[in-house]
Amino acid sequence: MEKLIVAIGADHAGFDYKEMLKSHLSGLEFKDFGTYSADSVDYPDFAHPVANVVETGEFPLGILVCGSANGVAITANKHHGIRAAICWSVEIAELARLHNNANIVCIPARFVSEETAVNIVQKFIATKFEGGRHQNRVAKISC
Ligand SMILES: O=C(CO)[C@H](O)[C@H](O)[C@H](O)COP(=O)(O)O
Repeated sequence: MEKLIVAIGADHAGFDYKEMLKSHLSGLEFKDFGTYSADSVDYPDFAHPVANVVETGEFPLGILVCGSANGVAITANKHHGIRAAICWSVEIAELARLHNNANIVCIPARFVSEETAVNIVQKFIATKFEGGRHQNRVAKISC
């Protein structure tokens, strides 16, 4: 089976988790949009590039990591067609796909364990949008 290529990015607070996710998630390939060290940076510089390539359809899904996940989620959600969900548990990640058709998972590296972060991403990638009653709701998000 062809490997799914996912866009991934982080600020300095998410850098270690980004590297860990890349090495722990077999079956996925990543295009890494940075940051590339733990030096302090500004999260929009990495959230916008990931959101851009998901917005254009070049990548089906994205992963963003920062300290709380708020900064990257707020930034990514400025993009048309982006539904970036802050996920702190596997159940939330599953619901973000099933009900919200989220296309970027935002992980709060300072508030979840590495193991939970891996499980969140695996569930997010593996879960499909449920459609049905959620279809109209998701369609109404865009303004
Ligand atoms: O954007 C954030 C909060 O909304 C992220 O959590 C950042 O990673 C965080 O603000 C970085 O904080 P730092 O004190 O500059 O390391």
